[in-house]
Amino acid sequence: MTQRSVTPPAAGRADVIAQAHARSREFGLRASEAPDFHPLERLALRDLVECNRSLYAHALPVMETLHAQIVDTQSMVLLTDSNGVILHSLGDSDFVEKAKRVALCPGVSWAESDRGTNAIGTALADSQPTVVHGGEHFLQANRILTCSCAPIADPYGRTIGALDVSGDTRGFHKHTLALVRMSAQIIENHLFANQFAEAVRVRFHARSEFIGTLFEGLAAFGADGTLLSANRSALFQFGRPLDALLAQPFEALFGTAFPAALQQASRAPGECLTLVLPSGVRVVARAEYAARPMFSADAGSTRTPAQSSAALQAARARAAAVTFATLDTGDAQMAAVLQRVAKVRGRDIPLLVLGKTGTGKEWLARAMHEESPRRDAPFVAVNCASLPDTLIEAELFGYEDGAFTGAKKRGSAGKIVQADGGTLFLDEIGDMPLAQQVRLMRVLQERSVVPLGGTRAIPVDVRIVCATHRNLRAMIEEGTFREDLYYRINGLVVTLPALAARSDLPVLVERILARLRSEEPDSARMPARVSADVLAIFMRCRWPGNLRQLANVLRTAVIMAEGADEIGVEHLPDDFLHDCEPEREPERPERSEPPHADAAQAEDSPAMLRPARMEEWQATLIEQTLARNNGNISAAARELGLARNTVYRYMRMRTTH
Ligand SMILES: Nc1ncnc2c1ncn2[C@@H]1O[C@H](COP(=O)(O)OP(=O)(O)OP(=O)(O)O)[C@@H](O)[C@H]1O
Repeated sequence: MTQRSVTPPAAGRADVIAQAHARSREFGLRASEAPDFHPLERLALRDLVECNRSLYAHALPVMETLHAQIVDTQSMVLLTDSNGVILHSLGDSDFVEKAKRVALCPGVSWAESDRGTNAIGTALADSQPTVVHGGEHFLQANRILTCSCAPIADPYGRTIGALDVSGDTRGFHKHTLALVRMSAQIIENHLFANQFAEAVRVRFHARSEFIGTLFEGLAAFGADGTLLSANRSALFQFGRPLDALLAQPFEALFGTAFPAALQQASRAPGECLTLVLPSGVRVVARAEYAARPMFSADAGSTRTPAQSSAALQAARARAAAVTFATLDTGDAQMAAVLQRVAKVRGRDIPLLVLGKTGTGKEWLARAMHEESPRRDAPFVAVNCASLPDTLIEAELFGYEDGAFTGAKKRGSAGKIVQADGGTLFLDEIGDMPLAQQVRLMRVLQERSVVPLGGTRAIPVDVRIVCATHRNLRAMIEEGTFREDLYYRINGLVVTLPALAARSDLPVLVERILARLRSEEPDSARMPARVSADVLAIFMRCRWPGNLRQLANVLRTAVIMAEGADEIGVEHLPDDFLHDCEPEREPERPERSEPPHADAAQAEDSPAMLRPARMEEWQATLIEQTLARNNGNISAAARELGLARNTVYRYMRMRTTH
């Protein structure tokens, strides 16, 4: 960046700002109003971050890079959720102090309804990148700012957040908005690649030099060759909105049969194909496959040439299978859940798994499938929350030829039919729209599916496992969940414990590390354990993201610690460490007792602890013993003559006080 100007270009912006001001007045705001300094409480903010975990995780590295480009310009980078609440900020410390004076900090809403015209609120209201400079802000207090913001869309084009650079008006730079837009595009492309990691992804552009850049079009196809989604550039190149393109066959979009394009791509991996868009424009394209096909029912059609060694693939497959034994890691509540689920193992009793996000609901469903006579048939998972309403119906029930505009060729079987003979896992069933609930109810009653646009019923035999973190009973009261469906799906209801309420954290850490190492080609260089300090931090963490968060923290840490004997505190992500600060420790549910609590534990229960110094001394002794035993809880407990749970409890007492 070399050029600076005093104010942003006005062309085309006057209307945007005028309309935003009109909306601000309609919200009843007054320009002289003082900024509201009521951010979300820390725990509520943490939960909000957890709700937006995918956006947050993909945005963080991009924010760092963006910040590096604007460092020392009296500005900061902000990430918000779709409502304009700031999730994360990075900035020059002196400007951060100034920003706090106008409440530009995490946990604060910058929606137009709260703050009037401002780049975040206005970009989200208009769904387009926006600059709001100095006096254009509705609230006088904010007129010290110049802000450039771009909304961020999920892989289905829905706005899920915004990226913003805000700074002192005097530091306005005309290229900032372009930087912000490009950064938002990078985040969107990461989200897209992640969402469709198992699909066939086609990168394309009319000019070959744009392949692999931010400007490339990205389109994802299912195993049946129909379009799952496309990024902004792809839609621009197709010249049509996503709604009009969804479920269109590959051939209608690129003028070549899907299998032929795949074959050509697999014969010469990495080489570009030439395809023709419906407009007649020729594009160069590169097709990418996942090692594992997206739909097990169509495995043959998308299987790729082996990319890694057979041994590594076998190890991966071994590591990937989830069974009851995988899940039984010594927690009494979990053991009780597994015992109940095992009782209905061979029977087609619907299972409803309740539990907070990331507690392992899908893994339980997979284990249930693996342990059932249906194990050789497909396990098909559908996340009802991650699909737009319009797509859920087609995804689940399938559609006949021509059910969608332009879908002339083949229809699609739908996930229910794909799961025939096996297990259908409906995750986040509480998010299923009412209309689809009625259809699902009919399928369960009649054991057959009528695809969209069809008349013929296809018989299906599926075991249903549903999961939700919502309170379905409350939803029934509100009229947002059908009572008859509730009684259909809740044959056996089990609730998975939150990670903070489990007593087997150290064993889980060992198992997750073993699994992660088995997925690495150079596993010998990956540490197989965590240090005692790390375990102590883990014991005091509240884990709002539960097992998923633990697995993610370890996944990053194991890479950071490559070549080291163990994972140390320095290998843990900063954000995670920040979240585990002791002063942020909330009241937490007690960890459960082990099945056979012994006398030593009863004596050592927190309620009966002796005075603080004694407690301090015991905790230190335990920590030293742990360090001597390289963090091995069992060995430390043996050496001290204590039950393992007593060691965990002392560690927790130590780290929370
Ligand atoms: N028993 C387990 N041992 C180790 N890791 C686990 C276990 N269960 C789950 N995980 C980890 O947590 C992640 C999330 O698990 P899963 O998808 O089953 O949770 P979920 O409750 O279905 O989540 P959501 O509510 O968000 O759909 C898994 O991908 C895995 O990495």
